[in-house]
Amino acid sequence: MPGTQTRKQVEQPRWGRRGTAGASIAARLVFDDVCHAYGDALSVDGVSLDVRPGEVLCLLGRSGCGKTTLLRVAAGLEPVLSGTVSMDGRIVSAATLLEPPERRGIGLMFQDYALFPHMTILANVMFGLKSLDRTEAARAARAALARVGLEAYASDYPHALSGGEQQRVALARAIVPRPAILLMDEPFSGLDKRLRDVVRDETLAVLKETGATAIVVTHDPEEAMRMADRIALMRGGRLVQVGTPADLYSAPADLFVARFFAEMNEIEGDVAAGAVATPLGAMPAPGLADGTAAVVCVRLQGLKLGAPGAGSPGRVLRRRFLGEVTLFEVAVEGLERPLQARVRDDVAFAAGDEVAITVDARDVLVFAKD
Ligand SMILES: Nc1ncnc2c1ncn2[C@@H]1O[C@H](COP(=O)(O)OP(=O)(O)OP(=O)(O)O)[C@@H](O)[C@H]1O
Repeated sequence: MPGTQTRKQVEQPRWGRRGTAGASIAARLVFDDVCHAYGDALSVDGVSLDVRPGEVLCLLGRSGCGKTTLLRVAAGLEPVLSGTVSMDGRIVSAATLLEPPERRGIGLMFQDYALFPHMTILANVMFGLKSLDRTEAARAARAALARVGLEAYASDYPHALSGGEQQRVALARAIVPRPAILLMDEPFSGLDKRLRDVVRDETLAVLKETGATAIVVTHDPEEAMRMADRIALMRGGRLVQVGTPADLYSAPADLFVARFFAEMNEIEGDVAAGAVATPLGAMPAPGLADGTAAVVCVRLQGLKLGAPGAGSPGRVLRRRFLGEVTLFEVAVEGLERPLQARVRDDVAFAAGDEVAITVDARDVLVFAKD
């Protein structure tokens, strides 16, 4: 019954017209050998990173690796222990310097929206515009609300809006002062998957329209790949690799990075004559000296199954239909664990069938063992 639906159940209002978000003048943000500690424990350990004007950089990593802390350092919410942070060449953080957040020209957006519950949506968006007169501030705030499609809710209070809508208000509030740099901490993690995809895509469009430099913290590699011009992957307070999504996926710096971006079959062996001998054939190990203990990684989609004969022999243990692909588990003599293969084509093999396995060389990566 439409009349009894709450605001949360009805369809989300459409986003505003693309190209109507106000433009910012983007800044360059440079971290130079930044360290930060909570008490004695280093949480950011020697991070150097040059975020270019107008780029969307995703800070990616597991829980506790220091992403939020690095973002808070950029915002001026945490001091550095050593090293510097600079914006367009101006040092804003150093061991003896901490320029406050409100003087940095940044916009902030957090996972929990952080809207003021006792203020209307319009007042929330106007909050960061204290330097403008009220008429100007209201006009700018309404324009930002229109861009996120929520102008009609200007007089409502945050509790009347769904999570996705509140996040849109938070975006409007973050962009309305036209910040040179936008810092976003897990901005979509409170949203369910379907909604998250839409809000993420629209947010990225808004970011690109404003032209602001953006750092987006996420623990989700797929989200980082969808949004980022470049990804900075962190582990234990350090940067592990910085590059485009294609760089990190195709040429991961080490086993940790490779595992982060794709599920892998891993086969251990020693390098001999420039290759690792495996039951699937010899895998070239460029850059690794003979005698190195190595791990051959084969992405799950890199294994093809065919009729016995042309390829390495195996026996299907299990098949699971996953929709777009079917996941096979295949036992191969000489391997302790069965191989996993994600197969797109509708292959007719069933548990117990003998198959031949071939490997797509583009899905093979060889690393020194950790
Ligand atoms: N206020 C604090 N006091 C003490 N230690 C803290 C504090 N905040 C974070 N830490 C610790 O610092 C390290 C880095 O935390 P941080 O929140 O930056 O990581 P993160 O990668 O953002 O993790 P998450 O995704 O879980 O937020 C962790 O070991 C964490 O336990």
